[in-house]
Amino acid sequence: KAVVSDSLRPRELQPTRLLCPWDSPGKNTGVDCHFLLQGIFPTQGSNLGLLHFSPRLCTRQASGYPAPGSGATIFALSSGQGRCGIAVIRTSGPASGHALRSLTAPRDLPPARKACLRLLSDPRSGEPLDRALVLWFPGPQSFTGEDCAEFHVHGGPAVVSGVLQALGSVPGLRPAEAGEFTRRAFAHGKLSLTEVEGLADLIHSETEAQRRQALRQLDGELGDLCRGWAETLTKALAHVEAYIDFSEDDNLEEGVLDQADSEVRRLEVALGVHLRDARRGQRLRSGAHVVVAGPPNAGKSSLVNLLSRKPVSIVSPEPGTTRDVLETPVDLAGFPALLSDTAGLREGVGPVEQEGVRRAQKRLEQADLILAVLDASDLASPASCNFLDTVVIPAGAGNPSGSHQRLLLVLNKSDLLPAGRSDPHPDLPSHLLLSCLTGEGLDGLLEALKKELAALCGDPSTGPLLTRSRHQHHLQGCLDALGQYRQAKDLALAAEALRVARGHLSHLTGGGGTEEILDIIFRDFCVGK
Ligand SMILES: Nc1nc2c(ncn2[C@@H]2O[C@H](COP(=O)(O)OP(=O)(O)OP(=O)(O)O)[C@@H](O)[C@H]2O)c(=O)[nH]1
Ligand SMILES: [K+]
Ligand SMILES: [Mg+2]
Repeated sequence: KAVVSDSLRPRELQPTRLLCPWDSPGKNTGVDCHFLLQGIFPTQGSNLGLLHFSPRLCTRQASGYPAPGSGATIFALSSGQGRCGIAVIRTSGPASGHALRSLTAPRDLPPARKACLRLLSDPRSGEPLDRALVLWFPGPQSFTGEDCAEFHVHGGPAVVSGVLQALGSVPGLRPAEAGEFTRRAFAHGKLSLTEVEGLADLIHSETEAQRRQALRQLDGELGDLCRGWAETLTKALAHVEAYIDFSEDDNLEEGVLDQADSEVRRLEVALGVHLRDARRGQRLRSGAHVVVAGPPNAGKSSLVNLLSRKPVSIVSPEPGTTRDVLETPVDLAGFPALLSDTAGLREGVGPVEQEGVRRAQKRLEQADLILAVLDASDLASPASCNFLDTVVIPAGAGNPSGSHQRLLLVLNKSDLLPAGRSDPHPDLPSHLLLSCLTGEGLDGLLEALKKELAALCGDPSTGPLLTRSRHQHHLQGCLDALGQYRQAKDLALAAEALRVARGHLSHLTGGGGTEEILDIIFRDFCVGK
């Protein structure tokens, strides 16, 4: 409950100074409040004033984590290293305007956010450096929230180093640390934590699906989802706290607690759905584990080389060629995957190959997707039959719902089959025909892989995914706390459980202060009206 100084009149709209909620009114301590005061509702027979202020009305709330060394003005080359057409150098901090003026003297600052062509010269010697596009972004409307400048220079290494050295000579400027621009954007509330992660992923994304997911996360979808959940919790908490504080006044609407209960239950269901999905976003970020397995000489290594478009593994007519597990990251039909080639599975071999078989089996257990390869012209061999019985049929090929591991059965060397027969193996579990030699059937295999990987990784265009184990950890923590809420013996414990739950969500959104509770109390119902 915040206390307002006497000088304020009810419903006056103005930025103001608030007394700290945790201090007694008599003490002259206070905080300068940058929020717009929306209204004061005097309670009957008491001089306690209650406020409604909304930080969201002004700007986004700062994250509350100040960036280290935030007083300095930083500069860095923001485009890639090396020779290129255009290189972008930017600065952030209070001396940005001064730096821009120093390098473009005698001209004035360009108009905000408009590209202007300027001659850049070294402020110490006056020596011309380059003719460049410059941009001026006065804070807070900039990427970092601070004053920023951008120099789009010609991308030769000598130009870039000349401009960087010139900037370094301007008083108050220093080279930026890795990630410092983003760190400042986060500190100034320009990006939430999940958006920062999305930005990092976008910069590192290598496949189309990864790029789509990162862009959606940068757009704040995951953060928005969590913020929606956090708001539900804040509301429930506000209801429970209001009940604790004001229930004797008989001024509260009926059913306040029931409403909180049903909101919590709905939230538990939503969290459960997303947690069941949790591995998918992580797979999309770091790649699904696709393991190629089968009996010796089926053509596993040939397939790995075909899919990765490079000679990763040794191919030879000798059975038992591959011994170690060979891993290679690949882009499979737009999805990232870690493709593993393994030793052919068979019994009764020497100790080295036996170790290879052991490693292959271990890797099979960790697979998200098994690419099971058999020689279509050699299905009756003991090794083929054994592989079908021990790996393919238990994994439930053609019946993926029965197993957590997915499996695609590929019959390789179709070129060796007599021509003209439609499906030579109708009694086998559902399968694809392929020839690594001729490439026939590869398109069909890629199509099938795309479907399997979409199921494994989730489709980033249908909804936000949890991309890191950190997200999963906090959602689980939130869900656990909600379980404690339901079992809580009294209201104080119930409120505490909600606070813990909300704390977990705030790790994903970056917000969640006590102001929000006040905000919701008065938006939803007016206590003591
Ligand atoms: N005719 C034909 N031969 C193939 C095909 N794919 C692979 N081969 C041949 O089959 C032999 C075995 O191929 P690999 O790729 O080494 O087989 P593997 O399953 O990795 O064998 P191991 O590592 O020893 O278990 C090689 O001689 C390949 O050239 C195919 O589609 N058609
Ligand atoms: K071989
Ligand atoms: Mg091999």
